Amino acid sequence: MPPRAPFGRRLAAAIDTYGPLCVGIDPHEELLAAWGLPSAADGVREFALRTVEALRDVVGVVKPQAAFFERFGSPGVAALEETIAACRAAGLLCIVDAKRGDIGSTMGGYASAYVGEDSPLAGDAVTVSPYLGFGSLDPLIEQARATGRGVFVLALTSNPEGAQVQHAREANGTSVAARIAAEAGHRNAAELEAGEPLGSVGLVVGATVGSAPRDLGMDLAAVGGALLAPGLGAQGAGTDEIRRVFAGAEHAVLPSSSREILSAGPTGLAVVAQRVQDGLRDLRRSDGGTSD
Ligand SMILES: O=C(O)c1cc(=O)[nH]c(=O)n1[C@@H]1O[C@H](COP(=O)(O)O)[C@@H](O)[C@H]1O
Repeated sequence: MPPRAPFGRRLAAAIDTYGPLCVGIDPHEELLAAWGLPSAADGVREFALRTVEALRDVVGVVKPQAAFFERFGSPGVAALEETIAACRAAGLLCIVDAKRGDIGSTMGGYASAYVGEDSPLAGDAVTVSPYLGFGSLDPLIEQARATGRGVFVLALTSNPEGAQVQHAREANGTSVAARIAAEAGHRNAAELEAGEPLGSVGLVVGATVGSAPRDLGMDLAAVGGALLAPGLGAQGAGTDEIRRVFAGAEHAVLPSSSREILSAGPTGLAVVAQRVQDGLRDLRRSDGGTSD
């Protein structure tokens, strides 16, 4: 038995309780200044812990972006570890946005770091990059499943440069993005057959990608894992864009927003997050969803 319930089950329960919004914890330089915090490990630590505290009971999921912690070296990494622990204590699911990806044997090392049972850097899920081949991720995916954790695999990223790689097609005409979606779907099949609401292997599909999933032949509804959708807010996407990109798969979408919410400051961010959350509950209702 894994030490905790499977990630997909825990995520589905969090979405049912709070709604689908994930808030990114991205302590940008400008945001630290606007919050009156120093550009130092202590500043990002304070920023992240205040954000976690403010979001308790407003959202079910947060996503600290590792880069903004790592830039301060080991004290910054310690601040990330403290943030992960604070999420656990607050009952928030924590997706560590580290976007790791390497050859399979090295992925075993990343697995120990980000989904290892007792690792201080392990949240509830981690973002990974499949551009060394999807199979290279398997050591991490297997360990994540064994510890009740999840993985979000980049498929169609929110930035315009992503298309150069992700829209490319294999000799048989299959797009890279569709192949990644299909590979994730295979890895979720057993959990879904066992009755889990969502598999442990999610995808990252930007809320800004428009008709690309359809144009590229991706079957998002068949992935069976959650669809993390950054790009909401600061990158220009709103609920309408999400509705269009994820038509037919709305039940699995986890829209994510960082700067739009964090720029409201430590005392205002909960109100903004609640407003965004409320708009997204409507999205689920329009899909016949049950989250009330
Ligand atoms: O994996 C991610 O979270 C991610 C994937 C992607 O395609 N685009 C994307 O913006 N992100 C992350 O989502 C966050 C977006 O932040 P805002 O644009 O401030 O909402 C950043 O931490 C990005 O690194």
